[in-house]
Amino acid sequence: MELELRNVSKAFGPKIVLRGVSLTARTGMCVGVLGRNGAGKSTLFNLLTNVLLPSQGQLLIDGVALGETFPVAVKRRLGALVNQAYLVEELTAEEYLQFVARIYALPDAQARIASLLGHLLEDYEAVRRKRLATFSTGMKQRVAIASCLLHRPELLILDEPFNGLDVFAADRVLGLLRSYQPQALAFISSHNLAHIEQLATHLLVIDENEVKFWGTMDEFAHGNRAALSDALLQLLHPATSHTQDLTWLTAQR
Ligand SMILES: Nc1ncnc2c1ncn2[C@@H]1O[C@H](COP(=O)(O)OP(=O)(O)OP(=O)(O)O)[C@@H](O)[C@H]1O
Repeated sequence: MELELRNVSKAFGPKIVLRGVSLTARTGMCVGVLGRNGAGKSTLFNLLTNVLLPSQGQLLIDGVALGETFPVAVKRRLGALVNQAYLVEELTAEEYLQFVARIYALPDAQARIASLLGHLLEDYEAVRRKRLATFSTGMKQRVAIASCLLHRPELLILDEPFNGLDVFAADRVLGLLRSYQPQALAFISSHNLAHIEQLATHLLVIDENEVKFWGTMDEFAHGNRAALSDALLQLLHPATSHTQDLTWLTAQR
């Protein structure tokens, strides 16, 4: 799979929130998407998943331009977690994944579901008959991640997949994504640089609604992944903020 973004921009009314994004990425690449709050990352993920339409520019898969609505054949190749994870909370985790499996007409769904949920939920046996409405935030996030991987997508779009995950779950998801990496082209955002450092082969840094860096992780961090945060701070100047008087908060009682 090869995905190309050709001069993609997005505006809401007069406000341009993403300007002139161009890149080509292919299977085996894991693109870490970084940038400060409000930079335009989620907007990009929404464009990649057809939740939003570009105001300008084109998305192409394997050289073919995607129209206003992605063809079903393309959607079948896509696994995505964007915005708030959407789960049918009246169902159990297993029932929900069976529902997802039916959408994709998966042949060996039950085996896939049991192994994925068993891997991502340590206490799967204890919770398998419980409705998702009774799950904690992190448990729901694990089920949402499982639902993205169930059909072995070739294009994996994960906006803040580590949100709400405890350290053990994050480790399991990291391991899973690392082993899946050769099978897919992935775009993953996280404000936790340690996760990006462990996963990304490439980085896309967005700031002030523009691409500030697009290239390999080694180019960005000069071969030293541990220096990712320093390199990012150098690239993105801190936002100017007026000094506020907060002594009302910090003064001794
Ligand atoms: N529906 C909308 N209408 C108008 N402006 C919007 C809309 N959605 C997003 N924006 C604006 O677009 C800009 C980029 O938002 P976006 O959610 O893509 O940022 P982000 O990089 O994902 O931020 P964060 O790290 O906080 O999640 C922001 O200025 C935001 O206010």
